[in-house]
Amino acid sequence: MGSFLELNVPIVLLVCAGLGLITLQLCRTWWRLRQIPGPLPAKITNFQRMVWVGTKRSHLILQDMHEKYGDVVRIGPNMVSFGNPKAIPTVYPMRPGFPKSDFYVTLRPYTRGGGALHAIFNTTDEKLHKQIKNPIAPFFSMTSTTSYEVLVEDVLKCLVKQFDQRFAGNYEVFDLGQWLQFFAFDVMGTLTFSKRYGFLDQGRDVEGMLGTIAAFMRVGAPMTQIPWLDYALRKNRFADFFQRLLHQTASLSILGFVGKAIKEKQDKLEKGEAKSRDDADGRKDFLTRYIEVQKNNPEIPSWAPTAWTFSNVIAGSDSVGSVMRTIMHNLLLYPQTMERLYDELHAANLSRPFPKYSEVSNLPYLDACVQEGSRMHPPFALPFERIVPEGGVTVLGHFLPAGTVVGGSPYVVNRHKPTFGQDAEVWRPERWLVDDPAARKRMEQGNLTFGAGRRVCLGKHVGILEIKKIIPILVLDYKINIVDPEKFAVENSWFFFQTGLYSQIQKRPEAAIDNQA
Ligand code: HEM
Repeated sequence: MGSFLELNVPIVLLVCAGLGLITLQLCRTWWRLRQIPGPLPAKITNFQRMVWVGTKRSHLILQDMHEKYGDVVRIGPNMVSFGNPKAIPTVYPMRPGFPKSDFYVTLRPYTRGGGALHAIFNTTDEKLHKQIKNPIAPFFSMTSTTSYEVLVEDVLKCLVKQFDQRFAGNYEVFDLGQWLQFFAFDVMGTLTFSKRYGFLDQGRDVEGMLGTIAAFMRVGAPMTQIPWLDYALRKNRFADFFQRLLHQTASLSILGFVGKAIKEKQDKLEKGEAKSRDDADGRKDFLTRYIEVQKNNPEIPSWAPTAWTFSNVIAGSDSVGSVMRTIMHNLLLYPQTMERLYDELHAANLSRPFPKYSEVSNLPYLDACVQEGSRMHPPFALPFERIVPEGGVTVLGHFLPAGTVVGGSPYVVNRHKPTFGQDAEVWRPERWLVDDPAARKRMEQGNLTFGAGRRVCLGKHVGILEIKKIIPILVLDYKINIVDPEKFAVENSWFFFQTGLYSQIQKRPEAAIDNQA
């Protein structure tokens, strides 16, 4: 025995030293934010929150954490989550200097030649963000947005035609949620490239693009919690080679689609075809504008039109479809709200067949439904992470040193009861119709669905235009009933997916008369 110990003394010492170092490191990790409450494993490793995201129900886990530990919770060694909207102006200011964390690096598609592609929403470099956002920001202003209305109507026509031909006369059960997603994607295709992807025309996920985006998010979501894993497992030459072999390059197929569309558009512009069409009826799509901006400004990098277009496709399609689905799902579950909306729309004497945006944009109950839909089911549902700048910052009474990552999940923040009411879990558009303007403003500013501050959603007006264009048509023209409501399911993979909104529709008899008028 003695001789065994003697022989292995160096090994035993080495093991003890190793364990000592690991313990010391864990203590140092824990010590840094020791004053912030949270579950113990999360204080020493990010694997805990990665597992939470892997369950696809991390919004509920995070909500439980906030109920247990309070408004500010430590959910990683260096990551703090807040659940009270009062923290929004501090964490998401308008000024620069509170950059996005490496969470967003994982959302960049990998390209063989140029590494990961920066886009407006996923770049963490504030200088680059300014450089690529400023030239195109005017295309997303409220005034520019209304010029896209006619393009949205083209797609609405297609949707109505498909609904009438396929479902309205025969009680067929179909997934309304999926069709709303088809609509949102075809609108974004039309606004961006002047052409529908064909989801509505064909009634299916053409070229598997929707599945591809879902796959990109499903694999990427857990990695957002440990970004170096994303680099190690996915975004390097070696991993890229194997992913190509296994055909697991979701982001690449989206980029491939975008690249093809840009090439086609450039060819058309060179031949003067696209230009004459734009000039003829004022239907200038985003891509034409992007190419023009880049051409007229040599300081803008040549990859910018690809990045801008990628942003539209990724940030502006699923998100809009998701809010449309939430609104329709809840209107169907709570028929008294559907009736109230129908009455408001019916009484508003709207233009037919498609009400003008100017007629519906300020209808109080429609607006309340849009606010409530975006509040209840934010399409992006993990904390929007930011890095605390030099000097540190105090969030809801807790001091966070420089370098700490902090963020709020819109799912949790949007259910803050003191702000939104004790029934914040429930669909109640009426909460937005309060007489007290200060209370309404508090809720609007507390709704984190579109983000906030410097990096707030650029396409918010476009998204709301689309939603307020389609909901009146669905409500006024069709009687819809939900089938097997228990089959409706949600899945949080950063994109907050929903499936199974099975429905039957009938054309309302009065709709046909209205439409002829
Ligand atoms: C209901 C629909 C939408 C929702 C809920 C939504 C939500 C968001 C959120 C939460 C962010 C910020 C994320 C963060 O801080 O990490 C964002 C950013 C962005 N969104 Fe949207 N979005 C919607 C529609 C759109 C549309 C239609 C477009 C394009 C046409 C778009 C383009 C963008 C862009 C470019 C950014 C990056 C802004 C920046 O970093 O400066 N979004 N969106």
